Amino acid sequence: MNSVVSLRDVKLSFDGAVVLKDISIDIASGEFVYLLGPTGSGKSSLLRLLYADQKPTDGVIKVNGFQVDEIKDKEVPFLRRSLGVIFQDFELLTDRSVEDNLEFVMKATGWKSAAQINQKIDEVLEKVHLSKISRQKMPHQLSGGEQQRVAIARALINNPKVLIADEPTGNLDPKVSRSILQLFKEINSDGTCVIMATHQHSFLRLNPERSIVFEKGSIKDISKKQVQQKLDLNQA
Ligand SMILES: Nc1ncnc2c1ncn2[C@@H]1O[C@H](COP(=O)(O)OP(=O)(O)OP(=O)(O)O)[C@@H](O)[C@H]1O
Repeated sequence: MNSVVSLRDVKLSFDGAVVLKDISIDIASGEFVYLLGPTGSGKSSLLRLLYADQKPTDGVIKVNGFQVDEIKDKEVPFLRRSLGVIFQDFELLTDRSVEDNLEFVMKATGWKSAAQINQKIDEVLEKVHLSKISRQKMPHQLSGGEQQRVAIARALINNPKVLIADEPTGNLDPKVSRSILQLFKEINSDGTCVIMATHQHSFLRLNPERSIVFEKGSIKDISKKQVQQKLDLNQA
């Protein structure tokens, strides 16, 4: 398997409280994977391990060729550049326009040419279906769905192999949530691996994909085929 993410016997505890016990997962390039499970079951913690925001208590974690469990501080920006990370609350810079939010990340990651920056901003806004929006708008002038699209555009800037989304529709109404799911499907069909933690089980019917279900520190890994079979049985 051509894994972009690989975890071997990963453990995570906080002050003796076990959050993840002996988790082993492989995720292939281009896969779409949901992380499901009750609140507090460890989904966000697992995602934080992947982008080196949290060190495991034990185990081996490899992401895009980086050995994340042993990563040095100076390597972390390079790991993060190979990923796109999207959160529930969008995390846009509220005092900067759409354009400045995107440009800020580009300059921080080494983009210099104004013409190339301009072209890339057009490209990512088009990908998230916001090409008609004024680039000068401030985040508060956008709907929640539009803000999340800008955040996704920002995550796409450096052509990540893996998009990590932690409850990306948690603050959006059902209709907008479905349109954001559709956008993730489109991005995934271009070959980008998507790993999404969500409480929205209705997504499985709209977009049946492999699901890793967290419960009491352990996981149940349900293949896309098994997810589809389960849906077919429920429909019968
Ligand atoms: N830095 C930390 N220090 C102490 N405990 C933590 C820390 N981070 C997470 N935890 C604990 O780990 C457990 C798992 O939390 P996590 O946020 O990963 O769950 P989750 O499945 O993402 O929940 P939700 O669906 O509500 O987002 C919780 O009990 C939480 O309190």
